[in-house]
Amino acid sequence: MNTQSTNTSSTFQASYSLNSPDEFGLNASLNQPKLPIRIAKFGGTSVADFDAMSLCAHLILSDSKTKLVVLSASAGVTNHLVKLAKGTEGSDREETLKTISDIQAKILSKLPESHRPIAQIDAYLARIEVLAQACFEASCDANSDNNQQLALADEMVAHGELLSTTLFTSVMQSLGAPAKFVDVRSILKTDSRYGRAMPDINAIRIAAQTHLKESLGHHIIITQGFIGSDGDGNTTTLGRGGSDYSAALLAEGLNASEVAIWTDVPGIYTTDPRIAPLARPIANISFVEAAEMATFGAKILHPATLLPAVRANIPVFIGSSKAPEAGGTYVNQVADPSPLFRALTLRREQTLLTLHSLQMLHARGFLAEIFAILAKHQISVDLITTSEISVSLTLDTTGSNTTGDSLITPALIQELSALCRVEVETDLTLVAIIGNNLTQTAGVGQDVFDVLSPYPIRLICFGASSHNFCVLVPSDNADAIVRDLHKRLFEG
Ligand SMILES: Nc1ncnc2c1ncn2[C@@H]1O[C@H](COP(=O)(O)OP(=O)(O)O)[C@@H](O)[C@H]1O
Ligand SMILES: N[C@@H](CC(=O)OP(=O)(O)O)C(=O)O
Repeated sequence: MNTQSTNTSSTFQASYSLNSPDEFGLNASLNQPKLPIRIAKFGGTSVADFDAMSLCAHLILSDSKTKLVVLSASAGVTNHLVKLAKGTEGSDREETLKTISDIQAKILSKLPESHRPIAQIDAYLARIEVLAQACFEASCDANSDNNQQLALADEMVAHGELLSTTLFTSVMQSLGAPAKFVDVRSILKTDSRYGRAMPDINAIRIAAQTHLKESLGHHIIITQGFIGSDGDGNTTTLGRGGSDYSAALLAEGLNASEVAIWTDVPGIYTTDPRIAPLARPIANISFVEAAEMATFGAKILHPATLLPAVRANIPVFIGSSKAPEAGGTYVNQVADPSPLFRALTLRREQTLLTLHSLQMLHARGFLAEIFAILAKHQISVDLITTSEISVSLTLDTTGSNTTGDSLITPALIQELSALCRVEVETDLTLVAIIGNNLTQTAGVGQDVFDVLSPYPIRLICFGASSHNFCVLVPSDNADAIVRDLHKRLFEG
């Protein structure tokens, strides 16, 4: 076997490199006129407290096109709920419950008395407490059904969004707006893969057209991101950061004309501005480039967000709810300009699996066996490099589950070990250079390798896509590498 490397996120990329999404028969509504509404999604920092919520409310009221609002949980609340879902007891549980309750109480106290949804908030808090006990008991029970535990966890974490949307509806109503709370679980239908559910696009379209469209004429609908429900009505979640994806799915279901993602930065930058202070905002970017950025770790967008947007050709705007006047980024099918180097991303906490086997030498079917095992464990491979007797691969974390459980389980290792020697390396970060025509342009390698020369590199992937060049590096070096690459490629 020759040494080779490739990047197996191609299925994902294929969805973005379409000339026409109709080729895939994915969107019957593509040729229908768009519904002239904007769907606005506000992330956790935008609804962190009363003042942040008020800014969002005024932003919505200043734009008559915004008719549907999708919210995340107030900043930090999902993390607290995930902690409870994993099973806590005693003072640890009490403190976490109190922290969640205090966040709600502070917002409630700033609402006019006549607009405080106290009974509903108390009911959610009481349910969180009951679920915390159930999650704890399930975590102690060696015979507990794993799927049942995940279902409990989803019901638990969904409360973050239920709380924030209840409070935000009141904030809007207190300003005289015709805001209406909608429980998205009746619309955002999914399969039953708790913690990383797959949306049922047709069911969502039918439910959105039947239950939402009519209301949009009279109300500003406030609903939850991140959560949905399966065929039995059980609560599901789309994986961490999934509210962006929810907004895009609802936009697709309604055939809306635009999605606006309001966050804490004025658009997509050339890299995370927290890492490289000289990162600069990008005014226009293509679906393909933005999808590559999201897939390879740019936290600003959930990796699947652009799938519905591409299928239905819905432009996505990204801006700051704290500084809307600062503008933002438009994501469209085509972007002008289309630079060689567009952005840098990081995806932390990567695990590298290296499989060694003499059987691989001149053999056929070894990788097929490995991939079959990975598929059985519902894992898709991300990056892969091979040599004569070994294969190294990273796992695709795109659909990582809500409670953040590792994809690499003892059962997986055991099955792989029956075929080969398995080495697991952690503390790695994937740095991706996102751009255009990277594989057709001379000199790309020199720019990148000049910068990388002082650092150890664990794996390189380049060639499968003309939009990315990926290197896996020790996590300790990752930020410095991104800063150095940014200086060389973007600050010249
Ligand atoms: N290329 C990038 N451009 C802008 N922000 C980025 C980028 N990569 C990572 N980020 C980070 O994403 C954060 C916003 O994402 P997130 O915290 O999920 O927002 P929200 O809570 O609004 O959903 C920013 O504060 C920024 O640090
Ligand atoms: N609240 C969920 C969903 C989400 O999308 O959040 P945010 O928009 O704040 O990234 C989470 O924390 O994962």
